[in-house]
Amino acid sequence: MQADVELIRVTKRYGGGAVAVDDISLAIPAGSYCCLLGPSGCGKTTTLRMIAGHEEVSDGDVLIGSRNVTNLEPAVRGTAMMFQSYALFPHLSALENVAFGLRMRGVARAERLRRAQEFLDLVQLSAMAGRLPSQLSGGQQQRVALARALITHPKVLLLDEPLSALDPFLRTQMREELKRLQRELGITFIHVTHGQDEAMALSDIAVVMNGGRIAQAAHPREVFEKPASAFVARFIGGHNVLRLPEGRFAIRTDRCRLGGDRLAGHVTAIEYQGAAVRVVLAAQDGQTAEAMLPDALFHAAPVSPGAAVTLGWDAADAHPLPQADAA
Ligand SMILES: Nc1ncnc2c1ncn2[C@@H]1O[C@H](COP(=O)(O)OP(=O)(O)OP(=O)(O)O)[C@@H](O)[C@H]1O
Repeated sequence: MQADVELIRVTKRYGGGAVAVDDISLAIPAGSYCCLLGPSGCGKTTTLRMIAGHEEVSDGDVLIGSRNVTNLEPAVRGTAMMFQSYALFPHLSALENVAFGLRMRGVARAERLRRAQEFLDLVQLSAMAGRLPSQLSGGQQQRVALARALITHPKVLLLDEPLSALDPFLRTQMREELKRLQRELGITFIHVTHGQDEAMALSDIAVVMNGGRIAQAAHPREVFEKPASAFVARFIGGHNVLRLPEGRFAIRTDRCRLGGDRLAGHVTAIEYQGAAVRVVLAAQDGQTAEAMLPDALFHAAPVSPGAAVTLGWDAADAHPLPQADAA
């Protein structure tokens, strides 16, 4: 598939020589949902801002729709950006806030408002058109911000931690909404997040960053099933990273069971999680591991902290890792 957004050996050095993004290359296919994730300071926001044109590229090229936009102004790149703080105008109604993007482009008032109404419909907020931002909930304000970003018909929508200010329930709801919109509109979304769950749920391509570099870029299922490094396995969660006589491996915690002969130790913690029970184990060789057991299985033969146990898994579930992480 044709790449919609392409980064070619992009580097960002801030004043003082600090390298925030270090020679990254990435091709995001047209019409896909891409999540950039990684620990704080790994360069996600800087990458997004370079795509938007809000940050200058130190080295390398940014292509959008096969056009080199590296030195173009943000307004002519065909992107729109939605920020974490929705940045709505407090004195304008929801409808006028959405219409604002068109006012900047010289569209006449009646036409602006008609089209703004269409985009409020799209984000299911028609009933709130006349309200001021202060009269809307966080989730509703966010829908207004989303409609305002989409009304300019961007080819690429850039979202900087759009869900982080919402409570967990609203976050899941908005996550579904974002995915629905992306599918319906068929445009490329690039979404910066701290949340592994969010990236798993949303992305066609999950880009895991670490220290200004890309540690892995792939479909989230591939990232989960075949983490490229110990860093990725640990960051994405749900894996034990273990040194065994045969090398270093990532083993999914839900594929581990009590019993077996692969690792011996004692239980240090038990955590009830509803459908599953998390059993944490300190191995005799000093490593820590855990097993995520289905609740029925655990309760059929429960163990307590302090109990001597062994951990087992099928050989096919041990995913080999490089001995040392490149990123
Ligand atoms: N204007 C700036 N001047 C100097 N250094 C900066 C500037 N902006 C960011 N940095 C540094 O660049 C690195 C990457 O920052 P960036 O904001 O891209 O990370 P991030 O992954 O988005 O982090 P977070 O998840 O905390 O938002 C960090 O080390 C940061 O301190």
